[in-house]
Amino acid sequence: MSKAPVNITVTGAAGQIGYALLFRIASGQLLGADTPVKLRLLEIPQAVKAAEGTAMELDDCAFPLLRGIDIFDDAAQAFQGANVALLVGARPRGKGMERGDLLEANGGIFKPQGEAINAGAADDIRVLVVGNPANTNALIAQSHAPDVPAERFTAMTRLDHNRALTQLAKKLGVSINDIKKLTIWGNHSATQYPDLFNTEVNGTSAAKTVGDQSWLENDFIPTVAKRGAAIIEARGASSAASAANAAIDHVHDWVNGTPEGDWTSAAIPSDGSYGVPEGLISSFPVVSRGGRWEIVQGLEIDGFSRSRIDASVKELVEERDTVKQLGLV
Ligand SMILES: NC(=O)c1ccc[n+]([C@@H]2O[C@H](COP(=O)([O-])OP(=O)(O)OC[C@H]3O[C@@H](n4cnc5c(N)ncnc54)[C@H](O)[C@@H]3O)[C@@H](O)[C@H]2O)c1
Ligand SMILES: O=C(O)C[C@H](O)C(=O)O
Repeated sequence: MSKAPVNITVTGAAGQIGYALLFRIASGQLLGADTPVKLRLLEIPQAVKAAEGTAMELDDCAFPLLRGIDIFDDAAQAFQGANVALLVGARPRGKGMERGDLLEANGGIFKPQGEAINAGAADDIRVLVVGNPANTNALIAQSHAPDVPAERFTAMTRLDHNRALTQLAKKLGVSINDIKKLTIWGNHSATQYPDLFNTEVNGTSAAKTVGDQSWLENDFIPTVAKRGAAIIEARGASSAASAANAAIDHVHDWVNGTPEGDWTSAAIPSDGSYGVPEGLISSFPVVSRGGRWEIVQGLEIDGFSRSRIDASVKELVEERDTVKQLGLV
């Protein structure tokens, strides 16, 4: 018997990440080659026409798994029946905008979207926030969806994880497949901490194999943490295909599980593990089992890692306090 289609809502569908993401979802790369999908695209009214153009192209691919495309400029309708929600559309930082201004502007997007998810999404809704500042936008949406289990709201640090894998593979001249158990901690921002101390390369410690603390501190960590800015500098626009790829990886693993003997990184609501205040949406080492993210427990955190994790968590606390003051959570 053929499976029922899964409803996938994508916001910011006419944007550059949307353009890289939708074709991969429709081709079966998000949920698997045996799962039909229906796309529900949300855009602002001015961008609906562009979303319609993308929908025409999706039709023209004749994807066997794509069972429908609906386009909305109203969040309540777009999230109706959604099983998976990819919140990509966000207000970019404008000239002279402070962090608080950006958080406030995004509150105007993620508050109503959280309410719409609460009101109309399917019981098994899973939410991935990509739009920046992703962790705190996820917190805003979550706090307006009290009937949805808090753990269903996540933010994307998989792009940072993938970036770190490649930087390490290049340094050691190994393949991505040789690297296991890498972690991104904290915020999807320049304070994030890409941690190699528990990472294994062909079964031995990555940090020991590298054997160069200066490279770790002065090259690897800043290269990964500032990669988004470097892409903007080089491309004149922020990362799009790699961000879409990471969103596919995140949801695919959440639904289908992570491989045995490895973990990945995702920003999920803290349960207080590793001293991260409960409720903050912070990146952790995670595995997915039975369709749920679980934080990998019992990792040794040395003094260097502790101070880096604390710095990123401090920034998340400040962002949370700002949106609290603005009445957004
Ligand atoms: N977490 C990550 O790793 C990561 C990586 C790359 C980019 N990003 C972020 O993803 C976001 C999208 O990036 P992009 O390059 O696609 O931007 P973009 O400007 O090309 O597209 C954004 C789209 O969102 C739409 N939009 C704005 N407000 C909306 C709303 N209320 N509802 C629905 N749609 C709305 C816009 O009309 C636009 O089409 C940005 O915030 C960017 O900073 C995050
Ligand atoms: O859009 C940005 O600011 C950068 C983006 O979050 C990225 O990591 O590529």
